[in-house]
Amino acid sequence: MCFACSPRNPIGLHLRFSMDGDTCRTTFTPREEHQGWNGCMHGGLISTLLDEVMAQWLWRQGISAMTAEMTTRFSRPVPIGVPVNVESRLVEHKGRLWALSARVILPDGRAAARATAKFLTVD
Ligand SMILES: CCCCCCCCCCCC(=O)SCCNC(=O)CCNC(=O)[C@H](O)C(C)(C)COP(=O)(O)OP(=O)(O)OC[C@H]1O[C@@H](n2cnc3c(N)ncnc32)[C@H](O)[C@@H]1OP(=O)(O)O
Repeated sequence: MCFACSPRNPIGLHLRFSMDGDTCRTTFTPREEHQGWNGCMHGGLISTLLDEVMAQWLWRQGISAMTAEMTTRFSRPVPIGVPVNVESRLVEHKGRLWALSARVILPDGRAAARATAKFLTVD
């Protein structure tokens, strides 16, 4: 019952994903219970959006992989009640190691957060 994507998780984010060419996408509107700093989405949950959209890129290609490393840059606050687009792309693949990047994009097109991550395939 994934916290990020399961429709059955009562406290989950209920994210739904789609592939658009080589990009995996989702949207999310943070609510008050997702706050960290007043009026802004919690950074840990922003990281969850980024982690999940990269993991889903892999899962949608039939690749079972877990996050081994992730770096996030928070550039702008994500306001509560404002819908954001979240997208990921493959950067590099070598053996079991997959490098991806992701962004959280505000309605005006500016990136609020960016991440890069390494995933390792698992059996
Ligand atoms: C239905 C739809 C559902 C869709 C469901 C979608 C769910 C998505 C969930 C979101 C994604 C997550 O949050 S996943 C949850 C968060 N992540 C985790 O809990 C992962 C915890 N870590 C682990 O379990 C493990 O460390 C693994 C599996 C990642 C790797 O362990 P391992 O398989 O034993 O591999 P290991 O020997 O350590 O490493 C293999 C090789 O990779 C190298 N290596 C290891 N880490 C790195 C690294 N960060 N950067 C470079 N290289 C690395 C090692 O040096 C080694 O090189 P060499 O010696 O071979 O040269």
